[in-house]
Amino acid sequence: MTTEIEFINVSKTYLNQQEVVNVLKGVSGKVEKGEIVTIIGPSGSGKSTILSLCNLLLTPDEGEVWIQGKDVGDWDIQTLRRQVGIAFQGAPMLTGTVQENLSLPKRLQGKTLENPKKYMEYVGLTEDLLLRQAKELSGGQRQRLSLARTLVNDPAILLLDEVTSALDSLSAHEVEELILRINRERQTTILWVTHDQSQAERVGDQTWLVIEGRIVEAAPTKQFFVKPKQEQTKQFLEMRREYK
Ligand SMILES: Nc1ncnc2c1ncn2[C@@H]1O[C@H](COP(=O)(O)OP(=O)(O)OP(=O)(O)O)[C@@H](O)[C@H]1O
Repeated sequence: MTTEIEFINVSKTYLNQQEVVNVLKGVSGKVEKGEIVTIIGPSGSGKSTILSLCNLLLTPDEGEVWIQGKDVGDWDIQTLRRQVGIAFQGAPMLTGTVQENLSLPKRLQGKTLENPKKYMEYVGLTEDLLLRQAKELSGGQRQRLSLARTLVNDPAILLLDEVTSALDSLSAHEVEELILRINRERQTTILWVTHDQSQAERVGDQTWLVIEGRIVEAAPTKQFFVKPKQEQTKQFLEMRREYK
């Protein structure tokens, strides 16, 4: 097995209105090549911050983040961001056509996108949409486009932040299936933040529970949901089930 992502005792603080907030407190964990790690936890616990450290949207204050055996700080940032794609809730798009949005990663490199239809087809969008304004697409179509756009760089790693939470259940299911296909066919390593426990259970190989900036439990997904070891995990899962 090859380790694609490794967090070694990572801490991160933010300054919030003069107050120092410890958002991550000694996070350690490994993600192996081709694995899907689902990250769950309460709102504000630090899940998105963990993702942001993997493509240098943020840097750790303490500890190290390694991507493909190299400290993130030693990567050329453009190369890193091609290797590590990211998609967000709501799939934000630039003003412009679908084609312009899709080819953005190439345009940023001063190149043109050779075969836009290939990417549209891969994510299940019809080619006649290429000339439409991206902002006119439905939520599900926009998320597919956002995934297609990350695929243009052929990333080895995908960071997903609540990518289905703004979608109706059918679109969410379709986007989930698409991501699983990307993982299967391209051996893409995926770090997937979701508040949807059943999704985390369906799609994960490993699951991490983050509470107040710490990984309180990291385990193979099946074991995590069926036989969690930590009391905090049991309580968290129980609370969510009751809430549902
Ligand atoms: N740029 C920032 N400046 C200051 N504080 C921030 C910043 N980004 C995040 N935070 C704070 O850091 C904490 C963790 O945020 P983060 O977005 O990582 O949590 P999360 O678990 O992903 O939350 P959610 O599930 O609500 O998206 C929160 O208290 C948040 O307010």
